[in-house]
Amino acid sequence: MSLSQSDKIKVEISGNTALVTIDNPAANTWDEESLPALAGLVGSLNANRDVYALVLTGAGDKFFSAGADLKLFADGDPATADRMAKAFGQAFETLADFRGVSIAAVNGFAMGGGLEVAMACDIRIAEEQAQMALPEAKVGLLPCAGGTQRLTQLVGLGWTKRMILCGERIKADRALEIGLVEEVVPSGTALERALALATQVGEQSPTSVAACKRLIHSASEITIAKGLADERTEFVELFSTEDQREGVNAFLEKRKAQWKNC
Ligand SMILES: C/C=C/C(=O)SCCNC(=O)CCNC(=O)[C@H](O)C(C)(C)COP(=O)(O)OP(=O)(O)OC[C@H]1O[C@@H](n2cnc3c(N)ncnc32)[C@H](O)[C@@H]1OP(=O)(O)O
Repeated sequence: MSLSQSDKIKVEISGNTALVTIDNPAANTWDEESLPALAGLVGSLNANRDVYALVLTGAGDKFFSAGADLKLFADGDPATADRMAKAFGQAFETLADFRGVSIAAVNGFAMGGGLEVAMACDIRIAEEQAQMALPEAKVGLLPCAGGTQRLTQLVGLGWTKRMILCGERIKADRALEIGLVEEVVPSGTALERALALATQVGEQSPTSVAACKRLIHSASEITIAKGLADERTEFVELFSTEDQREGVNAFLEKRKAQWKNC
């Protein structure tokens, strides 16, 4: 049985990497089928000890994702808004908490909830022709899938306000300059680059990676003193894992580590 509950979210597992594709024509939009499917899929991947990295991309060569399917909001139904807001939260927070490393291969327009899902990933690689925006206010909405929070964390207040309050759409080179993406690559190559980075992730201990991700994510919510204390605690806790012994001994024995993810 496929790990995905919907054809709109496709998954292929190869080695330690899950390639997840948003495939919802024409613009890879989010709806009440694709959002729960993404949440369910990431939940299953979390339970799979062999998957260390998740690469997310959009089907086709024009859209990574154009965000929420605006047809759903045409009749102004608050119940639909409530269900969609919750579905966005559930899906993108599950993705942000993925125990491995998530990499968005932004292969085209990333608009609204399309940019918000990329921001829920750990790393973003954009193709040179990609364009990004949080244009919700232009259509009487607001970014409710992490936009106001995650964009602020990534790029600071100035560009967050330009993008959300002025509806400014930016190109990949500007996104790189402000820290919204970590790398810009030629058209048609984001997926290849993201998969190469995912392979590099496979060389790290997945147990260390999961612990580091918890610490990094909590950094903006707690005092530095608490964060430093948590680092020391997590460091010592690694010594009750098999991967800690394997990692150090593999180095000393000059061989490649065989991770157990435990
Ligand atoms: C919490 C989250 C909230 C949200 O995410 S709200 C939604 C935020 N997103 C947007 O506002 C983006 C809307 N889309 C656009 O502005 C444009 O697209 C682009 C600038 C990205 C690309 O423009 P162009 O190259 O002219 O393509 P095209 O003809 O507009 O799009 C191709 C087909 O895709 C449909 N489409 C695009 N975005 C959406 C969408 N977000 N919801 C529903 N349909 C969408 C179009 O309508 C059209 O369809 P057809 O071929 O039948 O005319």
